[in-house]
Amino acid sequence: MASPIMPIATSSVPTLCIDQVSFEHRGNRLLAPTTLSLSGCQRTLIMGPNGAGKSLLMRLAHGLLRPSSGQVVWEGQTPVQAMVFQRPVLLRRSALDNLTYALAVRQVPRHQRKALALQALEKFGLAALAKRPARVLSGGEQQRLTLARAWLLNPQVLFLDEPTSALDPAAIKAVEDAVLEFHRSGTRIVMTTHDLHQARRLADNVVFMHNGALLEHSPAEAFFSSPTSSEAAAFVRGELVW
Ligand SMILES: Nc1ncnc2c1ncn2[C@@H]1O[C@H](COP(=O)(O)OP(=O)(O)OP(=O)(O)O)[C@@H](O)[C@H]1O
Repeated sequence: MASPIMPIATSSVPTLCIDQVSFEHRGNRLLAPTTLSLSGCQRTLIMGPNGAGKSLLMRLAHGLLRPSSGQVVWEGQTPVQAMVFQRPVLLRRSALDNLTYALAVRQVPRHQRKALALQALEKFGLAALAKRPARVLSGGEQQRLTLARAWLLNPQVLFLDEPTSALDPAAIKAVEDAVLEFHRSGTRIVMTTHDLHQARRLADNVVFMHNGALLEHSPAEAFFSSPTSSEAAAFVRGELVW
């Protein structure tokens, strides 16, 4: 097995084809048939108001939900994927043990686990907190710990669902720096956010959703300078859209 913290070759990230994917729950259509293709090592930011279907689309893409119709297809081999959630999901163990456990699940040999976990803690500025119970860490520290755990998986694709919505500016900066670090190492980023400034800082391309439908998918510059739908235009102007 390759070392979990070896960088990945960019070209190895397979294209994600979301083909006419819809999602219904108890007879309610929550996501209209949606087609989207993501290729290369890009940073895609999914934006839109509350309830637009951003998380749904991401969970369908990551395979956490099954589409009601259509299909999610990876061209070539299904890549190694990780997902970071708005509220960190951590075990009732120390920060270090959360990471060694993730390595054990990945069947990394026992004698390598601690050193790799400590390297990841160091990388994400958490070395001093290695022995602290993960669940007493601050929100920002917990989110960095989930990123450190994702780093150990060496993902080709990293999904992040509003990872900074509960964080203060310094913690947001730390998470954004980590996202950029993943991207530099060859990981495709797919992330939801409400924060226009954050999207401007991070996006190569933007997916805009509204009322359970994908309205636009454009390069970031085009999206922010000349969005094509009236809903996206209002959103970019900072108006209240719902
Ligand atoms: N697994 C699910 N089962 C049933 N309904 C769901 C499921 N996931 C989401 N929904 C519903 O689908 C709609 C869209 O939810 P989603 O979480 O995708 O919105 P969102 O754009 O991410 O919003 P927010 O910005 O508030 O997180 C909501 O009405 C939500 O209640």
